[in-house]
Amino acid sequence: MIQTHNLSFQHAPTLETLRFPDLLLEREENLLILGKSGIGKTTLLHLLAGLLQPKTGTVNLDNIALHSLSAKKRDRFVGQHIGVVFQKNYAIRSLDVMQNLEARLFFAGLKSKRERLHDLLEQLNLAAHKNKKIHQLSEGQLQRLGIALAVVHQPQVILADEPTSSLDDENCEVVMQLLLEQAEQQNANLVVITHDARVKPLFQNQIIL
Ligand SMILES: Nc1ncnc2c1ncn2[C@@H]1O[C@H](COP(=O)(O)OP(=O)(O)OP(=O)(O)O)[C@@H](O)[C@H]1O
Repeated sequence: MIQTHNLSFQHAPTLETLRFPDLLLEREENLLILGKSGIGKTTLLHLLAGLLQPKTGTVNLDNIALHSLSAKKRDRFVGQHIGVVFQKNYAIRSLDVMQNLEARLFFAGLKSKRERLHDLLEQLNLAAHKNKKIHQLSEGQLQRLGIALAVVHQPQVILADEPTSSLDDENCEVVMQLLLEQAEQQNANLVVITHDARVKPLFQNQIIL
């Protein structure tokens, strides 16, 4: 369950304060967050992911107040319970696909299970590429690796920042189906931020910032 209350954020003292509506997502509920460019969608996603400290307000994940944890505890908690599909790919370039997944689990303090990693790579159509380094992957494969890295630790919450903005219609559908499937299989909340109108019909729950 994710719940926010009275969230606001200021990027710098001279800049305006961004204020966000309260959110409540029960377990397994998904949410699409829409809004025009610059309104604060990525900022909200980073607040939900515990990557930014709010000016006011709270983010609760299963009744744990994210920002009341010490930085160290929050990093560990976020690393284990939240998965983020970032706009840019943050895979480690010196490692191959499989090693990137193993590293993601290692940094979260979790054990890797070979079988689970193989299943995930199969589902995301990456199994044949598991020993490739990052620079050897196509754009679509990189994008699917971004999803694999966001879900490999079976998080309670999957957050995706504009996952389809640069994709054609066919790949837009593939990526969204993968995200929805992974969220469903893991009983996770999926929160997607976008200004991509093609994604709208896939979500019952939507808010416009
Ligand atoms: N690091 C930063 N420093 C100062 N201002 C920032 C910073 N990051 C974002 N902003 C400003 O905060 C506001 C919200 O930005 P944000 O990236 O959250 O919007 P967005 O809705 O995700 O936009 P887009 O759809 O264009 O990605 C914008 O006015 C932006 O210029």
